[in-house]
This record gives sequence, C-alpha cells and structure tokens, in this order.
Amino acid sequence: MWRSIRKFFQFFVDKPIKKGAVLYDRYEVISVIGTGSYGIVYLCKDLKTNENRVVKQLRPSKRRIKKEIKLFENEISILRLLNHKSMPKLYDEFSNNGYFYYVMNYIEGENLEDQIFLNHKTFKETESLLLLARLLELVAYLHKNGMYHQDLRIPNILLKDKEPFLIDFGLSKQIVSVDPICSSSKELEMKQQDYYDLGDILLYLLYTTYSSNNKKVLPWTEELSLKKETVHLLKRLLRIQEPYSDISELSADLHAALLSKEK
Ligand SMILES: Nc1ncnc2c1ncn2[C@@H]1O[C@H](COP(=O)(O)OP(=O)(O)OP(=O)(O)O)[C@@H](O)[C@H]1O
Repeated sequence: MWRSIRKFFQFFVDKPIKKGAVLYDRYEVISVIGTGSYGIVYLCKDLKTNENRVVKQLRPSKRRIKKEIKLFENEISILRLLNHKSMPKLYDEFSNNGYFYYVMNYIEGENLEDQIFLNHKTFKETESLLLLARLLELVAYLHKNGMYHQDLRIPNILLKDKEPFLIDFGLSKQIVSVDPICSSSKELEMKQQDYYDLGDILLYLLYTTYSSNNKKVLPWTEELSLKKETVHLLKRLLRIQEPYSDISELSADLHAALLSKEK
C-alpha cells in the first residue's frame, strides 16, 4: 500500500523538465536521454558555448533525502578527479530552488543494456573478450588512481563505435592509500567487487548468442560452449575459483583466453 502511494508520489514529483526550459540561465533542455533510480539525465545546449552538454538532476523526490544527496555529491567529487577520455568530464554543478544538478560532456553512445535488450546486439566469444579487455583498461585506470567504481553494470557502459565509456559514479569510492605497494583489505575487497562485476558483464555478453529450446535452466558452464581459458577466467572473476587479487594476473588470463582458438 505505502509502496504504491510512494510510486504515485514519485511519478508526479519526478516529471522531467520540459524541452526548451533554461536551467541556471545557461543550459537549455533539448531532451531527456536517461532516467535512472536516482537521476534524470538531460541533453542540453550550453547557451554560453553553444555546445551540447549532459545535465544530471537528482530526482526531485530524492532531493530531501540526506543519503541520496550524499550519493550525488559523492558522484560529483569522483568526477572532479577523473581525467580520462572514456569517462565523463565534469563541467559545472549547481543547485536551483533546492534541486541539484551537475553538468558533463555528452557521450554519443548507447548504453549496453539497450544495445543488448532493445537492439538485440550480439557478441561472439572473441568480441566479448575484446570488449572486456577495453573495460579492464578503464578499471585499471581507476584502481591505479585509488578509485573503485563499485557499480559496473551493463546500463552504466555506453558504447560508441565499439568503444566503451564508463558512467554513473554514484557508488564509487576513493581511497587515499597509505602504502602504495600493499593494498589494504578494504581496497582488495573493492577491487575484487569491480572484478566480479566485470565477470557478470562478460557473462551477459556471452549469453547474447545463446539460444535453446531446453526448458530446464542449466548453469552457465553447461549452457555456454566456451574455450577452457574463458571458463577459467570467468570462474576466477565470479569467485567460483580463487579470486584475482591483482590486475596483472587477470590481464594475463584474459590475454590467454583471447589468444587461444575458439571452440
Ligand atoms: N554523459 C552522458 N552522455 C550520454 N548519455 C548519458 C550520460 N550520462 C548518462 N547518460 C544516459 O542516462 C542514463 C542514466 O544515467 P545514470 O546511470 O548516470 O543515472 P542513474 O540515476 O545514476 O542510474 P542508476 O539507476 O543506474 O543509478 C544512462 O544509462 C545513459 O543512457
């Protein structure tokens, strides 16, 4: 009962801002390009520079919830630290009448979830591993700089001409390491969470070519016909076997899988 009242309330309060409205006297709304659990994302025109920008607004229904404001602020503080062509660049942040916004560059790609489920895009084994290798480079950049994404999922990856971009840093963490050589148990835990999520993404990609009339659901090890190196990689990513504790080991196994012949 309370859930449906809350949903009804959110539906009205979270109505997106209309096309043509100008935010902060500067960003003209062109369209809504995404809605997530805590943000509404607009494509806007920056009237000062004439360039397209993306403005993310904290959902109005969440603007009085401390935890949600904290997540939004956390995302901004992580974006401020990023300096990578395949990750968003923060341009501006503002609040207006108690609503919170930040501004980033527009990445013209489509998210991987829509590509798979709406456009029915498929990825063969080698293509899946190659995409994983590109994602691993992005994760390596974050980890090297003491940042952990912690929400690597298919809706948080945009693909533009086969190049992946990482977005949605709301749950990301930054740790200033005391010892640059040895990572603390917290760092290791966060690292392995990102690796696990990469394993989950790889499994999504590999299942795009799977079809069967079999009504019985079997484990992925039986449903998918994969190279033994890919199975080994997945088992370690998904912690079925000893999890990876550093990126060089993971990277070596990924390259071994890429180099071996497809079944
Ligand atoms: N910089 C960008 N350029 C282009 N599209 C973007 C950009 N940022 C976000 N989007 C689009 O908006 C959607 C929602 O963005 P985002 O994941 O940041 O919102 P969210 O509310 O944090 O979502 P979630 O429910 O995953 O927490 C994305 O899936 C993507 O399609």
